[in-house]
Amino acid sequence: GKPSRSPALGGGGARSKRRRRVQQVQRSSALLSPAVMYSTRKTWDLSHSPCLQELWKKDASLDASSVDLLSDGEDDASFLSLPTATYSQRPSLTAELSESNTPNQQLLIQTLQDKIFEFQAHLHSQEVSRRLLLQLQQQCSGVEKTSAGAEALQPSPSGVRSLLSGDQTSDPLREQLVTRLHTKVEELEKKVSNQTQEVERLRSQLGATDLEKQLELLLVENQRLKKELKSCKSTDAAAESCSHCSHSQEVETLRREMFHWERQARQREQQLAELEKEVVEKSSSLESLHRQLHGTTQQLEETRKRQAELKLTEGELSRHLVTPPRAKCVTHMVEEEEPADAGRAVAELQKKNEDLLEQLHTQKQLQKDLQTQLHESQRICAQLRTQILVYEGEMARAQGQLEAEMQNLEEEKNRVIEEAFIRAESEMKAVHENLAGVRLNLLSLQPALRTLTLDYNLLKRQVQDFPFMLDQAITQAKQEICQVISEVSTTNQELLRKYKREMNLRKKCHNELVRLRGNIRVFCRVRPISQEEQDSVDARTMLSFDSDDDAVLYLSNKGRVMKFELDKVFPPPASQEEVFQEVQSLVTSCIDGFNVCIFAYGQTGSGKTYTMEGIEDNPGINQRALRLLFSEVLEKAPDWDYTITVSMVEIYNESLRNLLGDSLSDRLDIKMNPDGSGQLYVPGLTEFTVLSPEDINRVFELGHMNRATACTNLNEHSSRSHALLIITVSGYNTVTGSRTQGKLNLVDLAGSERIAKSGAEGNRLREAQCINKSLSALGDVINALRGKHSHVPFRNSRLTYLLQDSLSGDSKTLMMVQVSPLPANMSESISSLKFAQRVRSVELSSSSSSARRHENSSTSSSPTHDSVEFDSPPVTPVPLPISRASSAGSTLSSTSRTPSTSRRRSQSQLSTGRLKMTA
Ligand SMILES: Nc1ncnc2c1ncn2[C@@H]1O[C@H](COP(=O)(O)OP(=O)(O)OP(=O)(O)O)[C@@H](O)[C@H]1O
Repeated sequence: GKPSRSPALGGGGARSKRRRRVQQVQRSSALLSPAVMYSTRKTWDLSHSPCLQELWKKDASLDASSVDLLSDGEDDASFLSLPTATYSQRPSLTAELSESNTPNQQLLIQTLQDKIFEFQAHLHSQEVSRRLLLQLQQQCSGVEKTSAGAEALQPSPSGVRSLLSGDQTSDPLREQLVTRLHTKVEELEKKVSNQTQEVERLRSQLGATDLEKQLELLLVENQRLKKELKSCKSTDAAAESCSHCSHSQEVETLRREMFHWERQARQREQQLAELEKEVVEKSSSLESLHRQLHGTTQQLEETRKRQAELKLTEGELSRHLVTPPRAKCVTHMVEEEEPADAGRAVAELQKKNEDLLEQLHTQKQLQKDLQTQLHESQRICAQLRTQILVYEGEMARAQGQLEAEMQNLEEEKNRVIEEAFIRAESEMKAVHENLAGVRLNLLSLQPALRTLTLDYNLLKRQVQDFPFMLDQAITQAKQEICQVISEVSTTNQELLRKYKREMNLRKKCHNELVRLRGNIRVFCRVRPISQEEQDSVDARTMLSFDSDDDAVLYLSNKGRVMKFELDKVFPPPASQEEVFQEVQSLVTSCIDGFNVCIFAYGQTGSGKTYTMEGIEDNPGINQRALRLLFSEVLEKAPDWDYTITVSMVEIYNESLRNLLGDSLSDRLDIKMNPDGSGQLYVPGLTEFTVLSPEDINRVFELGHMNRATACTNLNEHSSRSHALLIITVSGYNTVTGSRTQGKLNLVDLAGSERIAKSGAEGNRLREAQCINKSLSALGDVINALRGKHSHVPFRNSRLTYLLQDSLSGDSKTLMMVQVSPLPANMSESISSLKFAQRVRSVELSSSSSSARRHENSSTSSSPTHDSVEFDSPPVTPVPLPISRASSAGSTLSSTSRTPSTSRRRSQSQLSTGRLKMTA
């Protein structure tokens, strides 16, 4: 309980011993690694750490110099921010306590502070030990890397052991050192566990106010360490990105170890917090004890004062008791002197004496009580002192443990810092290596960069020049395009000119060909003998053919063979298609603006309708011609825009019927066009504009239906009437603007049998007369044309009048003479063939134009019949030409062509009432 017994940290013996030990460890580590990282920074010098128990024993006093023991220069102070202020506060705190507390209490507090200090020192030493261990691990890992990589890199102590076991032969000294270090580590671990247990124990016993401050400091330090850890983690995370880093495993192990130590540190923190709480409680109990002691001491002082007073009072009383004779003497004297008052005075004195005796009794009683209290206080004081001594001992122990714990924590903190530093150094090294690599790359990239820069500048210039170049190129391209366009235009014009010339040439050639062939061509088709005819009548064929010449037909009649030379002879097996093949050139010439007439001539039942109309599944010339026109027109599009119109007319008994009209009873008439053009037209004639092959079918159906409803027997009616399909093809050249118009007249003539043979009467006779009239008129017209007569009797029949345009000029005429092979029809067949032969020798000539003009000048619209003999055979036999060559020659010699312009003018004289209908 003496102030002089205050323990101090200035004990040099323990300090020097610890310093020697730490220096020894440092020397060992320096031995292991000559180029240790400590060359770059100072580390903790634990030689200043005091051993508090020794200090306690040596009763060393705390002086100012001991405060600096934990700080080893500026660097360490800055490196480890554990403030020296904590220690520097100790003297003043002790001084304050020493002023207000009893020496025992001061001693107790001092002991606790010392224990805390020792705990911190212990933490520090633990930190240093861990740092040394870390160094060893690093060295071992370095050795592992160089030893052919036999074992995995393990920075843990076990890894160190395994490494050292493989390196024993090379360095015994190192082995000893490592063994020592292992022992040291184990000792430290044991120490840590002991300290932990001790701290646990102290937690329930001790408390100190300074511990709070220490704890705060430790908390601050811990926070700082956490920050460093975080920064290290972030650095580690950055380093993790480098997957090929050889230290990744080591870093991972270190990280795990760091987490372990962090967890331990947190546990220690909790322990410290609990200890702090207990210290606070103990402090409060101490204070209450202090107050209690103080009160007891004051009571003691008062008791002593009262004892002294009591003693004085007793002395006085004893004196008073000793001096009664004097009082009596006084009383006597008083009585003697003043006998009246003396008795009163004595009474007073006696009363006073009694009071004093009473007071004395009270004081004695009080003295007894106080003595009892004093004894009690002394007893309590002794108890308290004993308790304080016990507490002091416990606190000393706890403080020592706390200090050891704090030292451990300090060491651990330093170790963690050192680890972070080592890691940072290794990372720095890696970064430097990377930097060197990057520099090398930069050096290698510089030429490429220069090249790229040059390229970039070049490209930049090109880009800058590009708009100008583009403008130039566009201008040049425009000029070239304009030039090409002008050239193309010129070429086009030239081509167009050539095209026109070629077209004209083609037409001329075609005309020449037609002229050479003859404008009137005559084909003959022999129908086959039907199955019924073969069964019922004489089915012998009277006709024969020349296999070498398809233009010759032989007819044997009564032992005499007649030879007929025509343009083409189709034997019975000839198909519709074969027939049309020979016809289609005439059909297409219609597109070029020629007027064409195709007649089917022959006796009843010779196959005229079959050839022209055909049957449903095997159409004749009419349908095929229209389909061909469509396909040709489509081929010429879009340069040519064609319109195809169709009209169907029936001539029965010299009357015209509109087969596509609504009313068949209306009779049509052929009139001169009132516009003064001199052209003929048929008012009320229906024209259908056909736009597709389907329209053709509809037109034929309509015409056929109208024709059938107009008669009771269609076969008979068709034999006695002419059926005309008039197809007009109007073309417009969208390029040249030229126009053409051609007309194709497809005529299925009535039967040509002679009236005498038919034996008709009445209406039938009238029908036959009309038929004969028209056929005779046709023969006369053709004859006149052949003979180049100045007068061509077109008006002698409605048929020739209607076909005037298509029979004159450079029009083309095809006469398809149909014959029956049966002997029964021999006479008619001969008649028909003779007619065909005669027609074939006729050549259309320009001379007809004058005649046509002459006829057109006539105002009469009805045909004349002056050249028709009704009772004569329909066809006047004419001398047959010897050969086609002679005929052609005569044609050549006698032909003078009508210019195409005049032909154009003569076209379409047959105009209609402009009733255009679209089917
Ligand atoms: N080349 C042919 N092949 C097969 N059959 C044919 C051929 N020519 C005509 N016929 C057949 O002969 C018959 C009479 O033919 P078609 O009616 O065409 O004669 P036509 O001369 O038109 O008679 P009409 O003057 O009475 O109209 C029909 O049954 C027809 O099918």
